Amino acid sequence: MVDLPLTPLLDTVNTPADLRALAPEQLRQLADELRLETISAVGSTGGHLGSGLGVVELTTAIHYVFDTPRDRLVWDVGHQCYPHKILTGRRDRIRTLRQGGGLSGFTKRSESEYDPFGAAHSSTSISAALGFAVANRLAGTPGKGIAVIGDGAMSAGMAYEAMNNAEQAGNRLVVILNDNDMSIAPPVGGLSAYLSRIVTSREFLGLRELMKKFARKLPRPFHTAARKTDEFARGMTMGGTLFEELGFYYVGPIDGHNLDHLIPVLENVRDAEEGPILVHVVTKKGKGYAPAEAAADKYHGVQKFDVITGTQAKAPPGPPQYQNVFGQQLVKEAERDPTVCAITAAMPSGTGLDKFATAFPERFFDVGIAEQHAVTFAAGLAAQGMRPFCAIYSTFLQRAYDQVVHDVAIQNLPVRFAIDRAGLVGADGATHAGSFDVTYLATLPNFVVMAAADEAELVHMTHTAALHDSGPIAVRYPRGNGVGVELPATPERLAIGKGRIVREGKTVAILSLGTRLAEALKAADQLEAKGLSTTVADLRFAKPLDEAMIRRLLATHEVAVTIEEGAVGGFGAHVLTLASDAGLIDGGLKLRTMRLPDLFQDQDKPDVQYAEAGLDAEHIVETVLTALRHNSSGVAGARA
Ligand SMILES: Cc1ncc(C[n+]2csc(CCOP(=O)(O)OP(=O)(O)O)c2C)c(N)n1
Ligand SMILES: CC(=O)[C@@H](O)[C@H](O)COP(=O)(O)O
Ligand SMILES: [Mg+2]
Repeated sequence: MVDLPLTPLLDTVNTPADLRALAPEQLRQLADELRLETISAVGSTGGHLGSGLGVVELTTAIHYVFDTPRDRLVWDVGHQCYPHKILTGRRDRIRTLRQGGGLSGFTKRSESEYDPFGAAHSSTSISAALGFAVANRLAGTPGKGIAVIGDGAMSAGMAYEAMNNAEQAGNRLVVILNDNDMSIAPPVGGLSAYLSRIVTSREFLGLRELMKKFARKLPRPFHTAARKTDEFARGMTMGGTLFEELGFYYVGPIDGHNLDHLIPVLENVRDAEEGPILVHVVTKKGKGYAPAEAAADKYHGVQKFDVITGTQAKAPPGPPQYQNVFGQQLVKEAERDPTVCAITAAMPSGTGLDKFATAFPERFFDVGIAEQHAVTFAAGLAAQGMRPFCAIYSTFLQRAYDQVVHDVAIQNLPVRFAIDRAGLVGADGATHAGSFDVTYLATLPNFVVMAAADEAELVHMTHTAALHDSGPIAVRYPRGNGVGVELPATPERLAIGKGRIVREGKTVAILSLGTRLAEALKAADQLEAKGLSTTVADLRFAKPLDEAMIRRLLATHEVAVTIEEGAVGGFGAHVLTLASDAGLIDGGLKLRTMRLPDLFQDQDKPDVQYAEAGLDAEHIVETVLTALRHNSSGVAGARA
């Protein structure tokens, strides 16, 4: 462990009240120490670094000027909240970040009164801050709603819905736009260009100020002309017009690392009669840490690293990541078929589409953090004869559910959904778990829903999806690395709705969907050792089900268990419905479904999470044995 410089001031600050006891001229040192502590902590835990380094001064200034927690501070996405957590009584736990039983990597209400609103999905902060502001107004109690939202998060429609509604808050709402000209990847779209114009036109703004000062010296009759000139100049500089048209007072752009600018501006904002106010702050993602500043991704998400060199811990060589298996296969599909195109919502590398972007830039679309738009954009592409792959993490696809139903499923448009991070995701915790996509997709008419059991299956399913033109189709797969099977040289077009028997037995049937297959095979070994002959089937499709296979397995085995990396209402529910409709459980079959528990699981290692969820080999064996002991009177029998 490297000894970092002492932090004499930070050691005296446990809460913002301690911070506010400091003199303004001490804040520079405090911020420097806070930056060092953030680097040191994330070096030992891994996590999100670049965005937090970019808001060290802003975090310091906000807690110094505003009366938190009475003023409700809402971070957007929340991945930049580590300095905030250090200043709000959690420095002692900051090295438990994103670990089982430790601090969440995002803001979380149950963690602290300084986290009035949980985050992790982007672009929610203005709506939430507005809620706090209006509630205070209605109650006649003091306290502002303060939203800190990044330029990336500002590319989502929800931010505009909130700003469109903000006038009612008056000066109780403050929006701080943290503009570091980065999302996870470089930002995209018209908004990013607009913000850049504002920031680069700062010189023009300087000229504008000069003109205003000069105009004030003119005799009154000239003031109208001067105002008109200023309006013209403002139009030229676009100095926040967009936000002003939405009813905000626009302040900025200001240097988000200069406390001498931040403190007085935020004090004026705090004391302003007018509102709502949007403060446009310009920062640098990764600020103050050379390896982060130099990195293309500004160390957005990092493994543990050596704080001296910035060298990240390398994962041991192993099977390829699912995201890359998908990305590489999609490139092959696009080489074969010029109508194949790809859409991401601001996550080109996480979805593996960065490879596609390089190979086919004209058929690659990064739409920004705009999942709803991504889905309906894909529907439009499909309606016009393209074969779009919409690659969105399971949890983020939740944001576009109505578009999936209304624009894709009802119209039966052949949009392909590549659903990464399906199932439990580990360190990102409950907000990022991909628990619900089978439940929310397999219930939709027209949809085909596949789950890859390993990386070879993902190749086949990507190919199958590329060729599937008769309606919407989705393939889900987990975060991380494959299981180590060989990738097929030639992808197979799977028969829709057909599963595969992986291991033949007689007494117990395990019907697996997705990557629980590995645990199902381990459980089969343990059951065979107990004299229980076990069939293991990979159903491949949650919709349509392989009815013939399911009917056969349920009719010929004593115990049948379904298992999936999803919540109730998914694959197991559909098998239960089939069994019930077909009278397959009338004859004494013992049928059990194994799925995620009815709760939001906090962060931990994925294997620990799945054991907690009861979805590992040990729990499969236990479920089978308990079912066998269970006799028709509902009392657990003596059978071992
Ligand atoms: C709805 C949603 N989609 C995608 C993401 C993934 N994501 C996390 S942070 C981020 C970029 C945010 O950019 P910005 O708001 O500018 O913050 P910065 O990292 O630059 O500080 C994205 C796309 C998310 N958290 N929520
Ligand atoms: C903050 C955020 O939402 C993303 O950075 C997310 O944490 C990425 O997840 P992966 O690490 O699984 O790509
Ligand atoms: Mg940004």
